[in-house]
Formats: sequence, C-alpha cells, structure tokens
Amino acid sequence: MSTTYARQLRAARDEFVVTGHVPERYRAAVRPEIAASWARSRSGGVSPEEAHLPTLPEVDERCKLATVARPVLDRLASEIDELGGAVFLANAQAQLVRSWIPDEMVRTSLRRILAEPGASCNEAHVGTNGIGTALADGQTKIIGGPEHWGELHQDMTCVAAPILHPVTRRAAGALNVTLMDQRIHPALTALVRWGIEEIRQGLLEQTGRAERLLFEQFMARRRSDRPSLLLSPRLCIADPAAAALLPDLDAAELWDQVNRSRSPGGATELELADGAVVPVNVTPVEEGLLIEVRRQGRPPRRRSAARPRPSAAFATALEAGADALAAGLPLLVVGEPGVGKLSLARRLTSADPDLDPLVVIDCRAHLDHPERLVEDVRTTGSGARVLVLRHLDKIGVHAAKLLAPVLEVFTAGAHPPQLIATMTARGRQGDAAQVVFERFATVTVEVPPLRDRVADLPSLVSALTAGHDRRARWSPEALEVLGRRNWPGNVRELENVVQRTLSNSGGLVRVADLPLDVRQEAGRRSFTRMERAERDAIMAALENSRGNKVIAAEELGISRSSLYRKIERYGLADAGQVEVRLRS
Ligand SMILES: Nc1ncnc2c1ncn2[C@@H]1O[C@H](COP(=O)(O)OP(=O)(O)OP(=O)(O)O)[C@@H](O)[C@H]1O
Repeated sequence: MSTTYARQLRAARDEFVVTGHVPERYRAAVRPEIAASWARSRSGGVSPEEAHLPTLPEVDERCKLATVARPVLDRLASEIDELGGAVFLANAQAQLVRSWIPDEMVRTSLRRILAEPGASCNEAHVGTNGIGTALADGQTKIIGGPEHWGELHQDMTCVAAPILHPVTRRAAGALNVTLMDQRIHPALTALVRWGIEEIRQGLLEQTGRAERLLFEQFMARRRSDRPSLLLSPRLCIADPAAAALLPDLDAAELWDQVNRSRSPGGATELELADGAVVPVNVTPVEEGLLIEVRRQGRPPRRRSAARPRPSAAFATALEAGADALAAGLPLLVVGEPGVGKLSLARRLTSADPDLDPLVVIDCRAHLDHPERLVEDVRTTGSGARVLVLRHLDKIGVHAAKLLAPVLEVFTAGAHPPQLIATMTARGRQGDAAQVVFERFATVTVEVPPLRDRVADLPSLVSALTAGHDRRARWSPEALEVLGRRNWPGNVRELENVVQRTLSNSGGLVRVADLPLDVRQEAGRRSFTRMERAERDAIMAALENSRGNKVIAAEELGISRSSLYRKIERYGLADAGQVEVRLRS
C-alpha cells in the first residue's frame, strides 16, 4: 500500500467517523465493502479510539475447532515466519481462540493490544477488522492498514476468512493471518484458503457418524447439474451452487417449510428468509430430504411482504445455540428475566424429533430442599432427550454439589440428554451453578433484552397475538408506540400488554386500544434505545439503497408508507437526499 493511498484512506476514515459518509474526493480509495463495514461500525456505536481489544470471558481453547486447526496453523505459522506475522483462530462469535505468533517482537506488540485468546474481534465490538468483517460478510477479507476502523490496527494487514462447517454450513469460526505492516502480500489469500480447506477436512473427519452418513448419502445422490442440498431437521448440507443460490439457509426452518408445502410429486417452492422464492424438487432419502433447485423456470422472485427475519442480535443467539445442540454440548442460556430464554430453548429443539420431549425443571421449585431438586433431576431427567434446568442461578452451593455428580452420570451414559440451563446473571464466575455447568464445557448464549432488538417487536407481537386472537391485526402506529418503550420486563411484559390490549379490542388494534399506561408512557418519552436502533437500521437501509425508498423498505421488511412515516418521525429526510447527492 503506497503512502499516498494509505494517507487518503486514513483521511477518508477520519471523516467517515465524524460524518458517516465517504467524502467525494476519497471515494475511489475506499472499496465499497469497506465503506459498508465502516457504516456498520459507526451505526453500531463502535469507538475507533480503543487502545486494545475487549476481552470476553469463557473461551474454550480446547474446543474441537482448535484441536482440528492446530496442525494446520502450525504449518501456516511456519510459512509466514519470515514475513513477521501472526496467525489467529477465532470462534463463530469472532472471539480469539488461539494464536500462533512465532516472532517475539510481533508477539510483544500484539500482546499490548490484548490480541490473545478471549479477545473479541467481533465487528460489533471493534469495527472493521479481518476476522470480524469476514464473519459479518461471510467472505474472505483483506483489510489493509487504515481500512481498519480502530486505531489499534492501523499498521496491520489482515487476511481472514470464515470457516464454514462442511456439514452444518454454519460458520464454525474464522482463520486470520496478520502482517505487522500495510503490505498486502499476494500469497496470503491463497495460504488462508488452503488453511480453511484443511480445517474443514479435519472438521469433517471429526463429525459424528450420523452427520457423516448424511454427507455420504448426499455425495452419492446429488446430481452435479443441479444445485442440491440435503436436509434433516438439524443439518443442511449444500453444494457450492446451492449455497450461493440460497445464502440464508436455516436447516430447522427449511425442514418445517418443506414438510408443510411438499406435494406428492415432490415439486414445491422454497421461501427464503429474505422473501425470495425458488422452485425445488424434494426426494426423501434414508436420513432426510434431498432438495434439488430447478434452475429452469423463473429466477427467484421477491414477495411483496418478506417474512420477518430475526434481528441480528437474536439471530446470533439462535445460531450459537443451534451450534451447541448440533455438537451435543450443554447449553447455558442467559438473559434478563422474561427475555425468552426458555422460548429460545424450545425453538432450538422443536424442529427435531430427536430432541423431543423437552423436560423442564424449575430449580426455584425446591430452593429449601436441594435433595428434592436433585431427586427430581435424577428421576425425570434420566429418560429425557432434552433436560432444561430453569433458573439454575438460584440454586445454592449445597444443591450444586449434589447436582454435579448426577449430571455427570447423565453425560457419561449411552444416550445422554441434551442439557440446557437458563439463568439471569452472566459471568458470575465461581457461582455454584455456573461451576456445575462449566464441568461440561458449556456453550453460553445470551438472549438480548427486548429494548436491544427492536426489529423483533412486530414478529413477537404477531406471535403473541396468534395465541389469543388470530383475527386481530396491529396498526403500524400501535406497533410504533410499543416500540417506544424500554420493556424492562422484556417479552413477558410485552405478552402482558398484548393480552390486556386484546381483551379490549378485536380486528384492527389502534393506538387508542392500547392500555392507558402504555399510551401515556409513550407520549412522555423521548427516543429510547430501541428507537435509536430502529433509526440506525433505517439510515443503513437508506445508505445501502442509495436513498431508494422502495428498496430500503423492502430490505427493512416494512411497507413504503410505513418507511415514509418513520423517516419523518426520525427526521431522516436529509439522510436519503444527502446520499443521493453524494452518489450521483
Ligand atoms: N419468541 C417468542 N414468541 C412468543 N412468545 C415468547 C417468545 N419469547 C418469549 N415469549 C413469551 O414470553 C414469556 C417469557 O418467556 P420465557 O419464559 O421464555 O422467558 P425466560 O427468559 O425464560 O424467563 P425467566 O428467566 O424470567 O423465567 C413466556 O410467556 C413466553 O411464552
């Protein structure tokens, strides 16, 4: 990277931090993918000034991925030895799991910024960087010097790529090579790709018997002239053509959908998470369904009302939970009261007949009698496919001591139940309950509070409404008022408000039908965090669509009229105009 180019990039980034736009004069210097990542970093409120990477607790340095990757990364590290670089392995949450840094000086300077196992490179935490951005975009990324969002990376070049699990197709982590200067060495991308393929091969060899059987069936049955995938309730194996055509695969959701819509002849259509529709042929095979995408016919079309997608925050929790279950690892679900921890556990297990029935034991039921709790777990849990221990943080040291051996017997058995625990507090290391679960190398997922995932509110309201009055519909204005609250009681509180509202109204729910306290509170408030999140999402959609409101509304999954209302409400009329002017 030439000094002039680096200087231009640096100036562009500095202005972007302040204005949110790439100045016209530097436009040629900033690659669109970098501008998109800067926009995410900025709207996510990431400070570029941080002096080191944030450290998150609970990284499993001996996880399957790390074990499989070790020989590959040893080899990579020796290849880059002379270049003075470092190799990093991160998990699916972009948290560093292991590092290989042969050079002492490089090691010292990376240590200074806490680039060590446990550190987070998640784009949401540190902004544009190799690992975080590769995982956010699902693609190989080369991020040179000032293309990084944060000050701490300005003199480094990173080449990173996500590691897609060969069977589940979910990101298992990311591989990254960092050089301590702004040179982009052409061989690095090839080296990283080689490393990724080797690790994927290793993961395949480690995969369980059932998954391997599926994979073998897939390889034997698929036709090379059609994009194909093999689906079971928990797994989805896709060839590269299908993966490119159907980028938003969610095995459990597709499984449900295909089973609902399948005709006797096997021809049906698949609606993807973004509302696109593709025609497919479905053939049952021994362990699942073989799905072949019929390319001939019309290309994927968009439906006017796209199915709502979970917010990024909730989708991350779902994905991490699904990974834990696919690997059979005990899962710890944390989050504020009423946020939907048990509901997440139900959702993760509901599509899979192997994970049925779900046995739920509320640890609060026997607070004064730990022996009863343990007896309950022993008797009820022994035949269960999934055992959920709710409110595990409420048990005391004595109960934890009694519970540990019981759980250990379960996990050592021939058919161990899938263990899931829910609790409200996170990171209380040493807490008796957590100690119980840490014995089993638990995966922890956090269900974000409702105020941090405003995008989920309409779909939650509609799910909660369906349980009461299927005919009721909510006006956009009423939903907007709900979105202006902070929801300290989370989804449970929302459920209560939905119930109260529906007990007084039917048909179309308008603002006037909402309980008085809800309306009054909404009237008093200035913008909440949820509103700010919504406003940022709208700004990002307007930026992506270059100010085109039809495309922006489609991306946001809302109607055009609703987008116009929100633009006015948040004072974003300028955002579109500025964008149009800049890009024209
Ligand atoms: N995605 C969802 N769709 C519909 N209802 C939901 C959803 N998430 C949560 N709920 C409802 O909200 C209420 C609280 O959810 P849940 O019991 O899962 O929360 P929790 O976090 O486990 O609660 P706590 O920790 O306080 O026991 C439940 O009545 C549940 O039915």
